[in-house]
Amino acid sequence: MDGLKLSNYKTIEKLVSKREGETRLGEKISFIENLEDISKSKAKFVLFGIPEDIGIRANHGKPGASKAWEACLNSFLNIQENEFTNAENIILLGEIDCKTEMQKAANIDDEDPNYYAKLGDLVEKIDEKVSFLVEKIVSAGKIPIIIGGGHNNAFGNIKGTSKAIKKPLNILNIDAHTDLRKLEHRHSGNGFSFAQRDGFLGKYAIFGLHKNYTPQYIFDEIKSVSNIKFHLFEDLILQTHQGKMAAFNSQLEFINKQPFGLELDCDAIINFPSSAQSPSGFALNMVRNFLQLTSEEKNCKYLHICEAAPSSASPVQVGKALSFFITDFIKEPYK
Ligand SMILES: N=CN[C@@H](CCC(=O)O)C(=O)O
Repeated sequence: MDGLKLSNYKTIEKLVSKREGETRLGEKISFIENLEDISKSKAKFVLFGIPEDIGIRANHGKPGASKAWEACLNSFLNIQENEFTNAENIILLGEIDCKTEMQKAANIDDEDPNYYAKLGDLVEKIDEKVSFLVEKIVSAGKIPIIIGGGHNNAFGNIKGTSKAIKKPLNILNIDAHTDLRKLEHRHSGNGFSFAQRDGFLGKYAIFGLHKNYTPQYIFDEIKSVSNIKFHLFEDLILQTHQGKMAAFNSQLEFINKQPFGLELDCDAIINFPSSAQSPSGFALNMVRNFLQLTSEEKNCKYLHICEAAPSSASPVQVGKALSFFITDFIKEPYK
């Protein structure tokens, strides 16, 4: 496939720190030589990255998410391979090639009156690559684990999965924002609006929405339709751990009778280095619980983790956090 850089052991070997007597996940993870071989693999999960932050810039946001995939890989490939991690159940596919779009984005003058629209055109190019790849993976009966990148990539994920299952896809989005902004140029704040417009989005559950960052026109919309259910973060603050889990469960139950995708925007996590970093949000371990709970769902078709921006903080911490999220989602039952 054009626009996809496949990984193999040679491309990642230098990232793996070997140690005698131990096996690192990077030493056992699976690869494929050709996209068409996906269905031949016994692995259930297919991991790939989208190293771009054009959609975030097109949404007036803080860049840096293009570095999340690299941070993730550096950490993920070095976790221990043991009875819990089960590396052979994961194909490390590679990354969407965003180099051309990233270079073109860097060459647009930010004084250009069409600066944001031009970034939006580049986002559309990435949308095409993402939706094509996700459709291929889901059609092969595998579960993509997608590391962004901006939340603009939700559109490609939803479109690709919806085309694979031939019906609108339900979504559970752990996020401080709805990303239901206006249908203007494409950006990280309107992926769900475009998915809805094009008939790819079924029921939409938003968990952890921040009152302060949701425009009134979006509240008016989400309160007036029956396919959207939201839980405000402010209503969860005083809840116990069990209360928050019960609230999350009620969101799951809203969407889990049909195939659904799980979206995690890292700006929902307190103080997490992300494009819209916030001093208020879910504890990281709480989010790990949400992922563990969702991993048991038979109808879950993909996981997308986005908007982590390691540039302004320790990439190691971000890489470790993303790795915890992935392993929580693919965990083997305790033996
Ligand atoms: N995906 C993020 N969407 C947010 C971004 C907010 C921000 O960058 O400050 C939104 O559009 O509201």
